[in-house]
Parts: sequence; structure tokens; C-alpha cells
Amino acid sequence: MSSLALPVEASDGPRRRRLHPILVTGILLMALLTALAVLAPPLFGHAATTLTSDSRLAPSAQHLLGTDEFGRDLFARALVATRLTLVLTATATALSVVIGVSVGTTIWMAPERVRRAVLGVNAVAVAFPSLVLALVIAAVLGAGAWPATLAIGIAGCPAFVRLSANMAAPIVTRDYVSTARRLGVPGPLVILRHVLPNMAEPMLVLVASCFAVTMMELSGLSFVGLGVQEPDFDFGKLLSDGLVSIYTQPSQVVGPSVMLVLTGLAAMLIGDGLAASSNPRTRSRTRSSGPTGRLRPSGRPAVPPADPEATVSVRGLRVHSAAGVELVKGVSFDVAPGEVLGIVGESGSGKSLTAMSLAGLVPESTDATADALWVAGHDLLAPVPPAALARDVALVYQDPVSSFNPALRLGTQLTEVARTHLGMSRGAARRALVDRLRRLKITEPERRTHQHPHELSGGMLQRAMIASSLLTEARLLIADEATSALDVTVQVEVLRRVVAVSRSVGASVLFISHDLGVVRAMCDRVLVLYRGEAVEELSADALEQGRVSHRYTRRLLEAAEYVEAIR
Ligand SMILES: Nc1ncnc2c1ncn2[C@@H]1O[C@H](COP(=O)(O)OP(=O)(O)OP(=O)(O)O)[C@@H](O)[C@H]1O
Repeated sequence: MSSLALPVEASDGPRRRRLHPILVTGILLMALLTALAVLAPPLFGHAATTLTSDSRLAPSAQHLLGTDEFGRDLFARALVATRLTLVLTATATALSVVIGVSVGTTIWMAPERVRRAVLGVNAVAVAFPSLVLALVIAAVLGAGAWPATLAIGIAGCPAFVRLSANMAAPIVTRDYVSTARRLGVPGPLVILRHVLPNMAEPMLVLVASCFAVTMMELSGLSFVGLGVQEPDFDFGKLLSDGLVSIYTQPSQVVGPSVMLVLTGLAAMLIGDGLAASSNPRTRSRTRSSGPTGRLRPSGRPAVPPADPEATVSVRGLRVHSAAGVELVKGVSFDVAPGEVLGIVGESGSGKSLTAMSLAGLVPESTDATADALWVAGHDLLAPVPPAALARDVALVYQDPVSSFNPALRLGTQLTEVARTHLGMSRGAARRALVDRLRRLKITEPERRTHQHPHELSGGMLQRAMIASSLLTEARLLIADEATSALDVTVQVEVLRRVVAVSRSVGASVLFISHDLGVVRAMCDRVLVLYRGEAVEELSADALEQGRVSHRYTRRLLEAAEYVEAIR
């Protein structure tokens, strides 16, 4: 939320996106089963289907699971059944997904009445258990492998219609989708280009789980005699054949049971692995160098902080893009405890990259180096415990609305960092939050903690986020254009309170803005960045009296004075 930090590691190795171990295990297992599906029929087909006189043999070295009543090798039959089981399951799953997702997304291109009618009918179908629905369809279509597949595939559609309709709902209202539709882009193209790519990841997770359920349902139909028929066999058919002699020859059901479990496990592991990979909390744990770009020593002799008490001491900070472009060019500065330092500069001058480097959040695909980078007593060029950095460096972002989860009450989300990183109890964190909210002049602070984000104005949310970031008693508060989204009249008022509250808890503030006027009103010192370089460092007095030397700063100052004059 408002205060966060991610692992900082000095790593020289190339950055690679690593797959989650659960996903790798699932893919390997599924690859093994697929290889078995391809190779088992030619290798073991003869032993699995040839009738012999060796009826009902017990397991032995020659027949690992024994033989059935027609003398066929049970181990070979379990392996050979993999192909038909996987083919039928994949077909039924594909049917459910393709039909379900097509209907669930296309209805958003249809008139509202049609959409409501389709969703209403679908809701009734969803309420009907899919296996019962499949049994009804299978009974109508007749027994057989492909009718059963069709039945299971169709029965699985309503769930996918509902899921994809729900997933598409927030996407179709986004501006780029509305614009595409207004420009007359055909509905199917809008779905293919804008809607489906945005729901692909969660959908893949569901498809993997659906595969396991579909296999169980298909096996169920074969088991009750409505699915695969003699002489073909899948896992369900093998279980059904073994049931009659389960007490006298239990080894008959071992092969298909184990294969069912392994196939279901592979699908579920892939689903869980995909879910874990798409969850940033678990994803960050599986990456060798964290989700941020690289931050490492420059290679020049290490520089100790000029003032050991300084909250920030940066020397020679450089940030390069993946293409090798130097975006920040050797910036150096200090921030004393309780000091408010403003960083100003035009758009693209490197303000955010500089500030984010201080929080250990170098963007992906960039590479940051420094001769020294000390923040709140941590040497960021060496590994720093993420919890310590999250506690000591607080970040306040520009857009308060998108920083909040609309479904959670403010009290829960605003105390999350304090509870997680400081180990504060729920009650203590809430009391501290109420105190910070009160100090930031938010009316009825107790009641606010029970409200949802939509019940507060943008200005209040921004102050609430700042209050939360001050809960951890951070030593540095980084406010990156934190109030730009607010009305000009509220901006200065909010900032004054931020500075006052930060000072009262002894925190330094790094205040980033385009607006020299606002910076001049707030900061003790100002650092002017121009095209990635720190071109001037000024005291608030020097700025006030117009004692600036760089022509770029002079232009900024003139622009600020012009804006103030016309306000
Ligand atoms: N991850 C990245 N990969 C490549 N270039 C980047 C990346 N992040 C930022 N840049 C580039 O680095 C330069 C500085 O970006 P930065 O966000 O620090 O600017 P800024 O001064 O904060 O601008 P603004 O006020 O518009 O946010 C810009 O040219 C930007 O396009």
C-alpha cells in the first residue's frame, strides 16, 4: 500500500523471469504423462489388448499389476489408457472453455436486454450440478466416448460463461475498450485484442483446475457405463472393469487409480503454479533478485556518508535503461534528519528514478549504480532486509484512489504495514492510525477507519494514505507528486500538514514535484534535476530571493511566478 519496499540485492547475474517451482513440477509431470500418452500405445498396446490364457494372475516381475480375466497386462492397460483419457479430457475442457468464454465475453458487445437474458438463463444452468447436467445430456446423446465428451464439455460451459462474463465486466468499461468501440472496431476484434489478453492469466488458472474436474467427470461417466465402451478403455472404464473383482484382485484398480491421481495432480499443480506466479507476493519470493531492477555498487571506492546522522546520503547515483541510455547521471545529495528536500525538474528529468532508488525500487529493466547510497542507516548497495526498509522508508503515491482496495475498510488496509512490519497489535495500530488521521486534520477519525475508500473524497484518501505511511515511524517519507491529483487549494494545506507531522515524528521528507511554487512553499532545500543531472542545489531562502545560477532553474522560477500571477 502506501508504504512498501522490496528486496534490494547487489546482483551481477543476468535477470531472468523464473517459473514458480510448483508450476515447473506440474509442467514436468504433465509432460511425462503426455509422453506416456504418445509412447504407451505403440510400446505396450499389444500386452494391453491381446487376449491370453494367463487369466487373473497376481502381480509379478512379468506382470507388475497382474492380469485381468482375459489375460491382459493390467500395468500396460493403465499406461495405454492415458492417451484416450487425456484426449477426451482435453477435448471436453476445450469445448467448455471456448464456448463459455466466447459467450461470456460476446454478451458485453450485445444490447443490455440480451445480456441480462443470457446471464439469467446461465445462472439457472450454473445452479444445476454440472455432473447431473452431463448425465442428462449423455442419456439423451447415448453411451459412447464422444457423446460423453460432448456432454461433459457442454455441461462445463455455464461456469465459464459466468466466470468470463464477470472477468470481462471491469475490462469492457475501460477507456481503451470504449474508444475502440466508438471508433467502430468490430466486437469480436475488440474482444480478441483488448478483453481476452487482460483475462488470460486468471483464465489459465481456471482452465487447469477445470481439466482435473473434467477428467473426474469423464471417468465417472465411463465408470457408470455411459462413457468409453469396449474395446476402448480409459481410466474410468478400467476402474469399472476392476470393480467386480475388487475384493479378490484389488490390484486391478491400483493402476487406473494412481494414473487418475497423477493426472489430476499435474493439472492442479499447473493451476496453483500459475496462480502463484501471477501473485506478486509469492512471485517475489521465487525470484533471485527481487521484482526490481538492479541496484549495485559502481565499482569505485565505497564512500562513507558525509554525515553519519544524515537520513539520506547519495553519491554518484546513475541509472541506465536496458538499452544503455543514462537516465540519471551521477546525482549526489544528502538529506538531514527532519529536513524537507524538494526535487524539481521537468517531466522525464529523472526525479522518480532518483527517488525510487532511495526506496530500493529500481524499475525492472533498469540498472542503477552508486558510489554510496545510505538511507535511514541502511547501505542499499548491500542486501537490506525488506521489512526494515518498509519500516524506515515510506512512499506516498500520486493517485490515492487506485492505491486502495475498494472492498476493504480503511482501518484494515491502512494498518497493514504497521501490523506486518512492526508487529503492532490490531488495536495499537488502529489507535496510532486514529492519532495520525487526527493530526492530519481528518474529521471523525474513528469513524473513517470503519469506512470504505469510496466514502471519502480524494483529498481525504490522500491524507489517509499519508497518515498510514507515518504509522511505521518511517525515517524518510518519499512523496512523489503526492498531491498533484488534488485541487490546488487543498494541495498546500495537505502538504503543510504532512511536513508538520513528519517533523513531529522526526522524519525527513523527499518531496518530488513539477511545481517550483509548491516546492518553494514547503521545502528547506531544493535540488534541481535537468535531463538526469543535478544542475543546482538551493536553499529555500536563495530560491525565495531568486538567487539562482543555472538558466534552467531561472526558467522554472519564471514559469512558477507566471503561474502564481495568473492563478
Ligand atoms: N523502466 C524504465 N525503462 C526505461 N526508461 C525509463 C524507465 N523508467 C523511466 N524511464 C525514463 O527515464 C527518464 C526519467 O524518468 P522519471 O520517471 O524519473 O522522470 P520524472 O522526472 O519523474 O518525470 P515525471 O515528472 O514525468 O514523472 C524518462 O525519460 C523515462 O522515460
